[in-house]
Amino acid sequence: MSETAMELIDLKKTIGKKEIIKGLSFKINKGEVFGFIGPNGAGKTTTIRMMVGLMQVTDGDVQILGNSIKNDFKEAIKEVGAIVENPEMYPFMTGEQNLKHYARMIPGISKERVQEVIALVGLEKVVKEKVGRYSLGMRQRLGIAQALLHKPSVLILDEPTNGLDPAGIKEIRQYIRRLASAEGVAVIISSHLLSEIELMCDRIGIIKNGELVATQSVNDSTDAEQQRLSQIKLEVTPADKAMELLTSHHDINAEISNESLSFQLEKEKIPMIIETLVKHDVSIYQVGASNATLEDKFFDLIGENIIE
Ligand SMILES: Nc1ncnc2c1ncn2[C@@H]1O[C@H](COP(=O)(O)OP(=O)(O)OP(=O)(O)O)[C@@H](O)[C@H]1O
Repeated sequence: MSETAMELIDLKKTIGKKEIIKGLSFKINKGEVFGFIGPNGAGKTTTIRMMVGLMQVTDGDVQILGNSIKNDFKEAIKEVGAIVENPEMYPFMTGEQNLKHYARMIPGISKERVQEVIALVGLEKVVKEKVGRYSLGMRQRLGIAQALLHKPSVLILDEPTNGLDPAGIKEIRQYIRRLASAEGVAVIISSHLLSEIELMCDRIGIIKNGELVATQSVNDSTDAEQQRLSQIKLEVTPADKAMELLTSHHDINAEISNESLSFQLEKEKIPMIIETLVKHDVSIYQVGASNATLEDKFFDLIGENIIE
């Protein structure tokens, strides 16, 4: 059974006269990794700043375990752990010393919890080394460990893969999945790079111009259905006649560009299509089929390339 960790209810933000966030509503469950994706300037950081109480909500609400960030700020915010800007760490202290130093500032954190979070992000081997010698990936993991010290229900990471090399991204990916299941926290990760975070998310929400365009489970049944479909490309003459035949005989809505038709279809049905076209004297020059990826679908949804 899923339990809601965080809920955005018609969340809005206006700065000056500009409406930057235009009414976002969605829920994130405990133990879920949720990717918050959108092109630069879409409003991810603004939304996250409201989620973590760094910016006032103009209208609507953010609820964390049912507590409103507007009305029960203290209760709500104690369930949030976040890395929004680069975490402050002392480079001349070891990772462990940094965590202990931070833990002393929060009431009720046990020594055991410090060791627990170190293990959660897999830093046992380097935790006695000075942070100044850490890679960016290790520093990010130490930041995550720090954000988890007080056992929050929601962990929010704003662009955690920024500046990381592929190995660093892989490191973060592995630990995020693990801690969502081990700690049962809801993890929210923002990024403008779908390809980098797709593999670690259960679900993805796409934001554009301050509005939620879609939410999509990464591996749900509709997705499996989608994966059976191939993107078919046909080079034919005359293309308009071919298009009519596809619609009338096979109920396919194709897109036409020059002499080329594209549409989605199960691969097994290609011979049937070709038979119809040949029977009606359409010349076929080329047939191509490729699987539509999650990326393709997102390009369709947001109408532009969000991958750099
Ligand atoms: N303080 C502000 N005053 C006016 N406009 C702002 C302010 N902060 C953000 N904006 C505008 O709000 C929009 C959303 O910005 P935001 O930083 O939330 O986007 P983002 O999705 O996080 O983008 P990025 O991926 O580039 O960080 C942008 O058009 C930005 O110019």
